Amino acid sequence: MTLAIVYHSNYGHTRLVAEAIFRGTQQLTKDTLLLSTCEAIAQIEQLHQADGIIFGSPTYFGSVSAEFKKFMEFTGSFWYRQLWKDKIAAGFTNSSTTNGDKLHTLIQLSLFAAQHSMIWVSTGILPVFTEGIQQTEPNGMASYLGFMAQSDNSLKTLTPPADLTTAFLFGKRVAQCTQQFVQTKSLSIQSK
Ligand SMILES: Cc1cc2nc3c(=O)[nH]c(=O)nc-3n(C[C@H](O)[C@H](O)[C@H](O)COP(=O)(O)O)c2cc1C
Repeated sequence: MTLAIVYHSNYGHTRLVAEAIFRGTQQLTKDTLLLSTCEAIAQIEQLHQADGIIFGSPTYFGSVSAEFKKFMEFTGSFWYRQLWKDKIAAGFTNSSTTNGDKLHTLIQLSLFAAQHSMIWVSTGILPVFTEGIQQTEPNGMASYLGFMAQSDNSLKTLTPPADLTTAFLFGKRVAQCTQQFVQTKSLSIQSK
């Protein structure tokens, strides 16, 4: 099973989140590529070979960053051939405020995956509902479509530890779902 994480990060915050997701996927596979959008464009063949792709962008003005959009539009060169059909997809975003319209970015990423006929994996981590500690527990922002992280630019740690834990769990979940999907596919090919 091979996975790829494609992210954009101008100032390094989203990269930290991508790295934690990368570590989570490594619980299931050593075959994960961590690629910036520029690297992904240069190595697009590797993405064609991957079983699953996790997309990540900071939220800028309530949407993906311009660089991430550039990557999205680059894929228009092969979209009509549907080369990514039935690959697993998932997405995450990071921004400096708690809400910051991050959901819109996740909707954009899931629509992008849908236009490529990919199979979208949700966050799959139930938040805790106890008052006062929700944000320090996994999936503290209670985001279900994809993973949301908050990077407070004034903090030295850049990203709260709880978000890095969630990122790790999210990466692991996407890897587990991809593995199950790949195994089922190969079993159904064998039984034909
Ligand atoms: C042009 C621009 C627009 C931004 N818009 C938003 C926004 O809509 N919501 C938000 O919460 N943060 C916003 N931010 C803050 C970034 O999301 C935040 O600094 C993030 O950590 C940057 O990620 P990066 O270091 O990976 O580039 C914006 C930052 C920039 C530079």
